[in-house]
Amino acid sequence: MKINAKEVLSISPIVPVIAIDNIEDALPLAKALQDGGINIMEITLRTATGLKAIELISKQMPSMNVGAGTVCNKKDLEDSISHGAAFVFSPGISEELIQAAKQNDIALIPGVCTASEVMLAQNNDINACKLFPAVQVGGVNLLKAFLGPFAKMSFCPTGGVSLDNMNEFLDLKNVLCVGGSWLVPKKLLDEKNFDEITRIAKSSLEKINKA
Ligand SMILES: O=C(O)C(=O)C[C@H](O)[C@H](O)COP(=O)(O)O
Repeated sequence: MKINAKEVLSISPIVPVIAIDNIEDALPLAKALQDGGINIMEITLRTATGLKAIELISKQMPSMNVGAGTVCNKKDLEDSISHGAAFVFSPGISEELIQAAKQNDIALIPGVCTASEVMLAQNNDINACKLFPAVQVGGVNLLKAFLGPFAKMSFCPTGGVSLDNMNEFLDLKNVLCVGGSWLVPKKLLDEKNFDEITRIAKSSLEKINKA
């Protein structure tokens, strides 16, 4: 494995979760994020353009770390790899995905929200998970509770995370980064307002507590 789950979550304190509709937006978006200091993209397979965008950015901008999101089964995972994804995020966890990630030797960051799911990840040598949907399943208090039994597990809370609450998560010992869609609002993509996306990325990074 070139990069493991924990290393993926250590690339950037903020991971933009992206749904992209137009392939011509892929490279300008990657550049806008990079100009704003963000060098990781989770491009979801929710749109038909997702895989093509992963392929284009991974080929044309090797300095950007591009992975797939909303990877729900073996086919999604293998399609992501064949289109150049360096890692895959899932909203959930399953034996099918775990085995597919092992067979294909790629970092899987599964989504978990219960102790049993964290155990399934941990017992399969997965060292970092997404907490999804973070705020809805208990947020900061749930992650504090996981610190007891699962002290070594790291998390990327995603779902309901915003500029207003990201520092509460980032201050936790078991949180390496947060994920969210706020960095790339659909409206700005539709308007092709890439300067504003750069500004949001910069100002989000500046708001992180440095304590
Ligand atoms: O599709 C996936 O793989 C997901 O994990 C879901 C996304 O991460 C969340 O939908 C983002 O949540 P918001 O930042 O609250 O919009």
